[in-house]
Amino acid sequence: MEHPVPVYILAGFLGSGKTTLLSRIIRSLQEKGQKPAVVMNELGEVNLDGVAVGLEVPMAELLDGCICCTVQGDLGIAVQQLIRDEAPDAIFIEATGVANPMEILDGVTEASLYTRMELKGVITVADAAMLVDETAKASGKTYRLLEEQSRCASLIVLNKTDLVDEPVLVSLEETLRGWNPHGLLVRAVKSDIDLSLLDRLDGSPKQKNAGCACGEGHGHGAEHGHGEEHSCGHEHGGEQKEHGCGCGHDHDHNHHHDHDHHEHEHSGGYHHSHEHVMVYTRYLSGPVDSEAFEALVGRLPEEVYRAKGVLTFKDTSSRYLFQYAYRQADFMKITPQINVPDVVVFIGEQIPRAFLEAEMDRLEAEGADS
Ligand SMILES: Nc1nc2c(ncn2[C@@H]2O[C@H](COP(=O)(O)OP(=O)(O)OP(=O)(O)O)[C@@H](O)[C@H]2O)c(=O)[nH]1
Repeated sequence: MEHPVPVYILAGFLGSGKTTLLSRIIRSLQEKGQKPAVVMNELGEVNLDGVAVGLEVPMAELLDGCICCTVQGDLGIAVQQLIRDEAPDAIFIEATGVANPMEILDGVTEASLYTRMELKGVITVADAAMLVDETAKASGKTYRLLEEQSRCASLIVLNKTDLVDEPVLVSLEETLRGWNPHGLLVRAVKSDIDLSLLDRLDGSPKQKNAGCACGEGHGHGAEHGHGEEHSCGHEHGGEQKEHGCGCGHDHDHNHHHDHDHHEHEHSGGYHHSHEHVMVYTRYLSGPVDSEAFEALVGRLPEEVYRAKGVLTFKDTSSRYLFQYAYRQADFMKITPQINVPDVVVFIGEQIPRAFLEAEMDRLEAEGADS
């Protein structure tokens, strides 16, 4: 009988290193003669991670919505189509950095009802530097989301360890272990992990059903009381809903989501820690000055915790992939294989749109003057 296609979910906060990890995985599988496929999800209107991966790979894009809510229904269809059209050896779903993996499990497991595929697990990439700050605060939406993303991981990659000292890393590992005692935990720089770890993700019964390593062993048909918080920390609110993974979690899809092209506002729902995430997508009409752009990046307010884009700098006439994550900017010269416009996407909580608009207007005006 035909083997089911293994499916992996890549989770982790914005800018933690998911795409970096995905590129490594794809390269490694392709070197072995295998055919991986990818489902990319971006909050903005353009798929810049697809550019960052820069490899020939069958890819489905779910743009301008968060995979765990607005475009969740599309996820199952995207996976199904990839399997039908491309017959891949494995599928990797890269979620937006604000997605809750438990919600994505819904979409994936639903698809497994009508397609031969098997969810192998959730790989969560954690940004060590960011985790230091968030664990010091130990409260707030972002902190809770990081905790949830870690709890449900079958494999946690503690990434960007180059930015944090050893004693702090040890304490971060303790925190992660406290959140998730059963998942595998590895340290990494630039998401460089031993990729054979992926083969171990379906070994344990705890990871078998839902890819959730919270240790409760979510058997199919497991019963949890209403509104309770069981020991893995998942809240079970409202009416129980049996979803594909069989863990009995209520994923609370009754609340209303209101996404438009720039603002992503979510009302209600414990799981949705990204109520106030907003995205500002700015297309550029031409090349801009690199120094002026770098100065703009230096002025970005704290609320902007992630930005990325493709830009043409008039002083070099080259195109660059721009990345900004947790106050670190990075520029990589690129020659895109696919047609991408010059664009910058800013992501953050309650980001000042008018400020960004004015800054970008000025940048473009300067570009036009000279
Ligand atoms: N210093 C440092 N930077 C890293 C490391 N890993 C990744 N980065 C940089 O962090 C930035 C974000 O990396 P990505 O792999 O795009 O992160 P992501 O999680 O896919 O980001 P989103 O798609 O926005 O969610 C890039 O500039 C990377 O080069 C690391 O271990 N150390």
